[in-house]
Amino acid sequence: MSTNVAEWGGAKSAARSRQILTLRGVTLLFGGVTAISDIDLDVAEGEIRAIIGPNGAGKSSLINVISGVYRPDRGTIAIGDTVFADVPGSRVARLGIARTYQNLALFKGLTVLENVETGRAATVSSTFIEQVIGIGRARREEADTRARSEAVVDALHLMSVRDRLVGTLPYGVQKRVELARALVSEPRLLLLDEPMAGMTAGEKQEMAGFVLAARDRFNASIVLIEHDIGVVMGLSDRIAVLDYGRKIADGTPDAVRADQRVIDAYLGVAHDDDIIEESHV
Ligand SMILES: Nc1ncnc2c1ncn2[C@@H]1O[C@H](COP(=O)(O)OP(=O)(O)OP(=O)(O)O)[C@@H](O)[C@H]1O
Repeated sequence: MSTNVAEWGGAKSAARSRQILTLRGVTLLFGGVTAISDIDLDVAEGEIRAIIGPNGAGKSSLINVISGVYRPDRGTIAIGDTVFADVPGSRVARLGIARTYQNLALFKGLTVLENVETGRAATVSSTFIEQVIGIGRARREEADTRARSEAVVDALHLMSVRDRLVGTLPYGVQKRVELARALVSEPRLLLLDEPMAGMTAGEKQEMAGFVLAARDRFNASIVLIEHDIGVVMGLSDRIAVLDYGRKIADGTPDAVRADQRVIDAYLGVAHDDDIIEESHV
């Protein structure tokens, strides 16, 4: 279900039109578990926007709601000017959204280039028969897919492994292939779920450079989940902090770093609820 963001009205509508993503009051429940609760989140065009928080804080749930994997129980999600109660998963690519996954989701038996090419599947408009026969529109699209995939493979420094089977490559390189596959669809919004998980410090720095390139060379606005706070602080324009499904802080890296609620969440200071529970024991 979608409506137009203009229906929200008000003097700030011009500013809103520069928003690539706008969440209002988004809540997601799993039975008795509140995974995310009443979340507002704005992502401006060209922004690198991090979402951080301790384990189980709701970060992946949020990305899954934005990418249409989960239907929120309450709230709205606007992609550009179009407001959804739930983002239609089947239209996500056409809406200009691409994502990577916390656990690698690549075709291990295909080459790097072939994996990247699969990222353009949603943009192909030729019919199956045209593709089988290899005529006209299908042939043009195939050439276009190849050219764009090679350009992304080159930009992400994957040329030397472009014909290698993905399953034979080091983990850090596979994560980069996943980024390339997301980028080749030319998304306006790129969702990265822990793109640096399991990497060495050097690989993380390298990946941070490629995330910047995704924004600066490929014009993608970026929502990034990452556990390495040092990397996040250096890479992000703004950071939203989740804790127990709620947003407890949102601002520039410097503002978030100095926020007492964030410090408490990361140092594991007992929550009020915990204290009440303990006093019952
Ligand atoms: N499919 C599911 N079914 C039931 N509960 C779920 C499901 N997915 C997540 N949850 C619960 O929702 C809450 C938020 O989980 P989520 O995975 O979004 O957190 P996270 O911040 O991404 O954690 P992590 O950093 O460990 O990946 C947790 O309590 C989790 O147990």
